Amino acid sequence: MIKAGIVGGTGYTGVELLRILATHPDVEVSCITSRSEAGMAVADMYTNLRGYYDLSFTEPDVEVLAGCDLVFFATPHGVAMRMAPELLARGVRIVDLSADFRIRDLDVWARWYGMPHETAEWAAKAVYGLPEVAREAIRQAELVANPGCYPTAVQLGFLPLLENRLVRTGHLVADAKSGASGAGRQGKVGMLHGEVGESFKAYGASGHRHLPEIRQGLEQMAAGRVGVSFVPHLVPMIRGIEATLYAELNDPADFDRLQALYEERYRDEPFVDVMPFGSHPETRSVRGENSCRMALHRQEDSPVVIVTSVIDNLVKGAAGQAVQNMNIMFGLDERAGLRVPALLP
Ligand SMILES: NC(=O)C1=CN([C@@H]2O[C@H](COP(=O)(O)OP(=O)(O)OC[C@H]3O[C@@H](n4cnc5c(N)ncnc54)[C@H](OP(=O)(O)O)[C@@H]3O)[C@@H](O)[C@H]2O)C=CC1
Ligand SMILES: CC(=O)N[C@@H](CCC(=O)OP(=O)(O)O)C(=O)O
Repeated sequence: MIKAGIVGGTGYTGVELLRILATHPDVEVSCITSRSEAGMAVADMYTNLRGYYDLSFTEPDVEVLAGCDLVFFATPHGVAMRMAPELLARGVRIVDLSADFRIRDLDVWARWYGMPHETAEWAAKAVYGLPEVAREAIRQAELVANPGCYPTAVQLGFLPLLENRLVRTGHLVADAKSGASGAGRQGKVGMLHGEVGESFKAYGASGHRHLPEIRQGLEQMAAGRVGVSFVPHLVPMIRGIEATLYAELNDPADFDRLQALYEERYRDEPFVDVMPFGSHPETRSVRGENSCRMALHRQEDSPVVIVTSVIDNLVKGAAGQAVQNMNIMFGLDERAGLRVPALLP
């Protein structure tokens, strides 16, 4: 059995890791941390986990975490970059769900995250863990930077277009919406039901921290400069991200082969589902599931291809993708622990 630790076990992504790992055949969670709830039994705090874990939250302690084979960081930005190096030096592999190791250019990272980066060495060694793009590198990685939630939905939607150089890359558009769990579990007035319910708004329209992450990924796919406008929105639901993506084809005649191209690109991907042309994937179809479900659209004879892409922000956008990365790192069946269909209705 692989011994896993979770730093930040009381947050939404931490408890989602626990939910997924509860039935994973090859993993035992041996350590889970919370500073505020140290001493409390996991099953007392999260009653859905009663009967699955005989484990209590503990203060984060490197000595204890060093006994794990792999540690997940489900912590706010800035925590993993300080704690991970010592664990890595002691041979523990890491999947970081925060953004600490996602951005290659550390000046860009410091600008968007408002603090200097503290470990250039590990930032350079980290592998950006989007399995559909970097599976081989993830296999060997000591440190995986788990992609952000919006960046996962956006990058997977654009990937076949960019890899095949089919679209103009000067001005892609990503119009994305998220449920409130994307903001985490800490109390914030803007996330109260009374503020989010019966309302809908854009935020971060003049620049969200996921913009440089999305641009970095798209530029790698396109092997060149990419311009992208990304605007997130907050919708009155708990889980889910929907991204509607727009790109202009270099040659509109390529429309005829796009559906087949997407189906072929993702045919062997266990967690990407290309729906029939013109379908409208819904967030509820991936609720609790580690999938990105997408569909292609065209309006009359426009040269613009529209891709609609949905994920569960806590699963394919965070904890599920983190477990997928762990499975790849340890040579397990990539689907282990993740073969759970979405909750409907
Ligand atoms: N929510 C989402 O949809 C997604 C979140 N993420 C990222 O995953 C990470 C976790 O997110 P989420 O679960 O929503 O966050 P939460 O705010 O819900 O939880 C954060 C967790 O980290 C712990 N923590 C906070 N500060 C520290 C610290 N200094 N040292 C150790 N532990 C600490 C908290 O427990 P305690 O304070 O008791 O120690 C808590 O358990 C974030 O970086 C987030 O951006 C990524 C993709 C999607
Ligand atoms: C609704 C909401 O607030 N969403 C969060 C994004 C989710 C998240 O935690 O971002 P990472 O994937 O980078 O960790 C936000 O806009 O900051």
